[in-house]
Amino acid sequence: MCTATNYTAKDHYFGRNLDLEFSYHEAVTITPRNFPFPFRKAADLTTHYAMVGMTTVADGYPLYYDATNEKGLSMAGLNFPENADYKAEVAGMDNISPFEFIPWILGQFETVAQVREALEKLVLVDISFSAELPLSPLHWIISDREESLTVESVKDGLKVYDNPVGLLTNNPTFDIQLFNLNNYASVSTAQPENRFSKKLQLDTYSRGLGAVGLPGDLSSMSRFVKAVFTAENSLSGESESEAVSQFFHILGSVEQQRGCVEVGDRYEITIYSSCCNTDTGIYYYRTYENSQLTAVDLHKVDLDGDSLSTYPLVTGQQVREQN
Ligand SMILES: C[C@H](CCC(=O)NCCS(=O)(=O)O)[C@H]1CC[C@H]2[C@@H]3CC[C@@H]4C[C@H](O)CC[C@]4(C)[C@H]3C[C@H](O)[C@]12C
Repeated sequence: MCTATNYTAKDHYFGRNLDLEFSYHEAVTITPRNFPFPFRKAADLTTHYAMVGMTTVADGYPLYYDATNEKGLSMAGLNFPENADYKAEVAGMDNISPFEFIPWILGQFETVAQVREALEKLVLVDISFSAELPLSPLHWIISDREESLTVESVKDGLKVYDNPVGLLTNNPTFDIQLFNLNNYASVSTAQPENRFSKKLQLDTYSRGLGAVGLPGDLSSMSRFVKAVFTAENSLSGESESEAVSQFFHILGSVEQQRGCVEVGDRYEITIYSSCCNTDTGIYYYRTYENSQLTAVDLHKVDLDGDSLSTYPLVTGQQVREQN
């Protein structure tokens, strides 16, 4: 399970939690403009926008989980088991496999409006990267500063939803996730008035009573509601420090603590949380054990180069000793 979100202060930010019971040796990777991207069924991109994001690099190929390009367009893949359905190749269409989807979009486009148009010709084809890295069932959020889309390839075909909350978790399908928000219309940041009973005298004995009913469990639908509530009501100053901190607090509202979600004989945890300033290209992350922010700056490498810059995650706790 995972959660991806957007936040705007002065700059715009995009990031996600990756929740899983194991790790694929994640690394932050910068792909510069002249790294040749091969595509199995589409023309190679020999020159394209540069991007930074979280990857597993396999056979020299950056398999992106989430990324932002130099124009500020961002995209993340999240688990979508049972629902994701990839198709056979269709002549005359853009046939892109799930592992190619992020580079194909971020390599070529600047805005969600351009992506919406390009998706009209897209088929997500059922081609795996390799025997060791088979197809994974994913759906995607694609965002710029102004708007977001959700893309789901299901039995019925490719669904492209406008995403008015700029947030994505996992199952069920996005239309149902949005519909479910109807159930929470009365949840509020303000203290409630007693509409429960005219006969009872009810006391606002605690702060935060307006949000009673907001789900607190870690299921995908509950995280969607909780994270949308937190993101929609989020306030921060405009500075980088204030905005980035606020961003990690939004993700923190739905993070997974080891021991609370069983997966066989293991437990799902938030392996990393990321926050990319999409205006400056600085990609911040923290990991389950490393609460300090680590940053990788897209613009600190030669973006006209042709080879990847890969930064394995700093995963151990970084303690600042004060005396
Ligand atoms: C599993 C993760 C979602 C986290 C999640 O939701 N976990 C709940 C598990 S549970 O369902 O609740 O039990 C997703 C998110 C992004 C994915 C990678 C995307 C690139 C690449 C695509 C290739 O095709 C296959 C290998 C590949 C490295 C992918 C592996 C894996 O699929 C990643 C990490």
